[in-house]
Amino acid sequence: MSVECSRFNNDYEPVLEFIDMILQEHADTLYRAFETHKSVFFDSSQTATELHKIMLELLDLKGWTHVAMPHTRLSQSVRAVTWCIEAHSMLLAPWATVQLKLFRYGANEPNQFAIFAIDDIPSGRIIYELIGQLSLDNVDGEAKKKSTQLSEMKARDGTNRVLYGPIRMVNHSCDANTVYEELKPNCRSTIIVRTLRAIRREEQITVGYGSDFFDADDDCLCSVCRPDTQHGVKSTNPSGMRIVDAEKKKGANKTKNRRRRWVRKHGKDIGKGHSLIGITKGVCGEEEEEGELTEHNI
Ligand SMILES: C[S@@+](CC[C@H](N)C(=O)[O-])C[C@H]1O[C@@H](n2cnc3c(N)ncnc32)[C@H](O)[C@@H]1O
Repeated sequence: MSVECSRFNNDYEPVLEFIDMILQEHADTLYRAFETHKSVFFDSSQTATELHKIMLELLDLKGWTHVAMPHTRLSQSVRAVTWCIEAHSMLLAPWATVQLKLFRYGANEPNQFAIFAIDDIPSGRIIYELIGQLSLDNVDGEAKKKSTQLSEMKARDGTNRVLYGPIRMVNHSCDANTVYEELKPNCRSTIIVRTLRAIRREEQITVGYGSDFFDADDDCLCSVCRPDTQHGVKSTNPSGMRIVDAEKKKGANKTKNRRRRWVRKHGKDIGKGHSLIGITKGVCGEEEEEGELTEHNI
């Protein structure tokens, strides 16, 4: 299997609560940091080490390393917090249409992360907030030693690359509602997802990892393979709305209100994702073999 995921099997909830609290207190600061650094996210010429350094700088910028430390008494890994904040820093822009949530497929399944729509999203739309970036170098060197929150993807040349960004939080479905896409044609470094059909608010965002990702030891729990498990609201069944539980829903409302307040204050046209595509630059552009993007062959 070519994707190695950071899994924090225990204690997700306090981590998320903590992050939510931080986000509420520091939404403006974080958004300003995002604005300052966003060109970096869209520059596809970074190495894994450089990307990691930038992520750490983002954290330092807000002094979050210190804020996160006392939290370790709740047995939370600072690394887990770090990774969540990294992901949230992309997802929290006021125009974000998706959000990271705590999720579990069923009572006997472990907690994990998933991405849910917080607004209706039309078909054919790029979800910029779910940006992902592959490093130029492969993952077996220094960068891997330095960071344990790396996800890996196989590049076309067969080497493992580091994948950063919220795209790494999107779960698989055999009936996926989005597809991986290169932000810039023929450039495999910056990857986003595009909606394959209209997505309803509170529906889980899913993507196809490729047919050989799951095997006998690692079952696919998507709505096609396991209709008995939960997956978020179904696009075809409005009354079947289901996130994780009532508490999570309350949290979602809080975030929505925060977003509304922000938009009221700063104006709803600020930070529209579409302008970001112009920032993409880097060493891409060589013609690459055509083919479907999956977790295996990006
Ligand atoms: C790229 S990560 C997605 C984010 C992940 N949910 C997390 O919390 O880190 C891929 C991992 O998520 C889980 N996953 C994603 N889609 C799944 C599915 N359809 N069925 C079961 N597990 C899934 C698997 O553990 C897989 O190795």
